[in-house]
Amino acid sequence: MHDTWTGCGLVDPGQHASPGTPAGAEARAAAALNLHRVRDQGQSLTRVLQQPQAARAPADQPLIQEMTYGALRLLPRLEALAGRLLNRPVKKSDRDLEALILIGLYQLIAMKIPAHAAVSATVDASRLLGKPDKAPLVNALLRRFLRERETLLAEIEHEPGARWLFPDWLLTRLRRDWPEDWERIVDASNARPPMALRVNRLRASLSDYADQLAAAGIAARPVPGCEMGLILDRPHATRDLPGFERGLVSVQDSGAQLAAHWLDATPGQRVLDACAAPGGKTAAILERADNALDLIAIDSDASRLDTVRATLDRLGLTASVIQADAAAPQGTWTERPFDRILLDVPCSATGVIRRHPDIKWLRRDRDIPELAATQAAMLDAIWPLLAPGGRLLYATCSLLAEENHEQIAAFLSRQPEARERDLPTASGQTCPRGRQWLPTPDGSDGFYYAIIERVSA
Ligand SMILES: C[S@@+](CC[C@H](N)C(=O)[O-])C[C@H]1O[C@@H](n2cnc3c(N)ncnc32)[C@H](O)[C@@H]1O
Repeated sequence: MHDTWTGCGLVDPGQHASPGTPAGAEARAAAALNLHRVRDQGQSLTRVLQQPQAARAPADQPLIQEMTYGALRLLPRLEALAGRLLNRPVKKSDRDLEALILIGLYQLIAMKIPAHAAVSATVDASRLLGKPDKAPLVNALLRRFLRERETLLAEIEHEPGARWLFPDWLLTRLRRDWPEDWERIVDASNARPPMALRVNRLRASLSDYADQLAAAGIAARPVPGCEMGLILDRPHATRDLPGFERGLVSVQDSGAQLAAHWLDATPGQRVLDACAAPGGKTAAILERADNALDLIAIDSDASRLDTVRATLDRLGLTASVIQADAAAPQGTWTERPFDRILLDVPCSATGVIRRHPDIKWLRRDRDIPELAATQAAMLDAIWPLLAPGGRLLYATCSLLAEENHEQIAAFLSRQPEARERDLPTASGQTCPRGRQWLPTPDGSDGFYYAIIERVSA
């Protein structure tokens, strides 16, 4: 059930707005409530931003998103500063106000907004949260930060949380799994991601579409090793992309685009996409094979399957889209074996933290073994559906060994008909099994792929 601004004890910022409300106060209040919902109520940022209230002022959206995403990226740094500025912990009922203070601090340390404008709009936002009595406190705290800025920033510099902006458990795992690379991973995960596109080869060539982008004033460059990929110099709304609604192009990270390449489905083959929603890889697989596959796209989440259908419609692609459980496959679609199976399992999503910074604060260490057990169950349940000589591509957007090469090593050891096929070494990192792409500033998100073929025992 979707919550509402008022139904969960939160106040609709618009409810307290008056004609005299200064510009930008509503955006600060909305960002504070977004942050509060993630930080204190454990809601995912995707869900928070889908709520109709989050989109109440379309013109404010870029600013609201910048403050919400930015504050989640820098959260421990902002919390360390707020902790020094507040004399005592805030009451539970004032956690929304604390979120607003964090949003205020984010503007002052990371945004190019004149300090006086940031402070005044944030102070006014406390009224929109229904807490006008707290406006002097917010004002005093933010002004004190401006006066003591250098000292306060120097004080928190050496706190590990404020330096790395990662939870301890995840830093520990990354240090263990990537002793040479963990610092680069963390820095890339805390940066803003690039925006990558996949051109629909059934409707345009890469160079034609690059020309259309140039004509629209959008700078883009091809992605090495990614047949239909373009990276934009800066993000744009999809409504600004030429022919987006006509299915010329999709937004998809360059690492995600590799799945279609490694799966290598060719026209006429029977293909299973076993965790398909929202459908980015399904569409890439179909485009690469001229939309001439017998492709079954399953997912356990019915509402996410609606997105798969809408994506296929927009791109002019054809598949059977079925709600089903990959850990217990049943139904007529299981009766004939598949030449190709993509198993893009639910995972920690630690490779895409730069796109979903809430993952750092919502995920727990204890989730990882649970996810790994689910992934193993899916591998075991889906494997019998693969035809002899067929290929299964296991994929995650995780950086963690337990979900990736350790998972595949364990699968290979319990399945005598499974053989790993090497992935080319031109990109990605070598692992004991499969290959890992790490998040890089101008390149892909973090992805893991392993190709497994079925031989006769
Ligand atoms: C990593 S996402 C897939 C992303 C998708 N392949 C794409 O590229 O757009 C994992 C998906 O697995 C689905 N899922 C989770 N448990 C499942 C299950 N038991 N059976 C089928 N799908 C499941 C989730 O609903 C989610 O859509």
